[in-house]
Amino acid sequence: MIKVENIHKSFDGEEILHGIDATFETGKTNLIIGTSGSGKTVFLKCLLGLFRPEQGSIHYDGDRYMDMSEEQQRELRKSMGMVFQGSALFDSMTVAENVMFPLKMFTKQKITEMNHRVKEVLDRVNLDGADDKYPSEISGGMQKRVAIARAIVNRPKYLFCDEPNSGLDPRTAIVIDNLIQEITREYDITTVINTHDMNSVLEIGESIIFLQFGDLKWTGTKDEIFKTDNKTVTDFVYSSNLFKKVRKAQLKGL
Ligand SMILES: Nc1ncnc2c1ncn2[C@@H]1O[C@H](COP(=O)(O)OP(=O)(O)OP(=O)(O)O)[C@@H](O)[C@H]1O
Repeated sequence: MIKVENIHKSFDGEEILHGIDATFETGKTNLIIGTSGSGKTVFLKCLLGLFRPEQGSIHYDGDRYMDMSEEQQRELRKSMGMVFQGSALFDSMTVAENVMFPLKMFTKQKITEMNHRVKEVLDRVNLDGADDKYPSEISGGMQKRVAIARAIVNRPKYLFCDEPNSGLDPRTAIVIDNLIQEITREYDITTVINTHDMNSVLEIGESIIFLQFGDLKWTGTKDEIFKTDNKTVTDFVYSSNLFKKVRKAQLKGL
């Protein structure tokens, strides 16, 4: 579980996050949604330890980041996996080499051990047989699977995904969402996903926080989001035709 208390983050004297409190539970897909420029990426980078908030604290399974030694912070970083927007694969490396990269960086495993683990995670994301291909030779959906395999290869306790669906067709996007959710449950990971995708909210929004202009405006689940009378949230979600259609069907009792 990740618990965030009163996080403030500024750049050049301009405050971007104005005191965010949130809890991200283990074994669940925790979504961060909100308007463009509301601070979602800045917040995700604070959770990753890439940005240091000026105020507030972040607890990772009870351990407060600010109280950790440098060694403990390094260990914590090793226990984090990241799926970047656009996958961010190394073009000059094969699929297997991309997935092996964190093992080479962070472990002292023998090559046979690493090969075994790479095969295991590629099988898990249904990519067996693609080991020797280069990113340019596979589809966008397959690239996302490689990115997920790379993010979980070191058995992370925390998985962060920045817009994991961007650039994918709706059907592939749902498959990727479901894969992230399955992996989260199977390996009991604390997963935090930054998303614009209303399909993802409906599909895997087990826990959602809504940010606007650096403030936390709402927290709830995919079912509760339909019942809320918080106007800021309803204005945002019902700008999506998908939400309008689902709500209409719900009201008709379909
Ligand atoms: N490194 C930085 N230095 C200065 N300002 C920054 C930095 N990173 C982000 N910002 C500012 O913080 C604000 C929030 O940006 P952020 O990228 O977190 O928004 P977002 O909610 O992720 O938006 P989007 O959904 O469009 O990706 C923006 O005004 C942005 O210009």
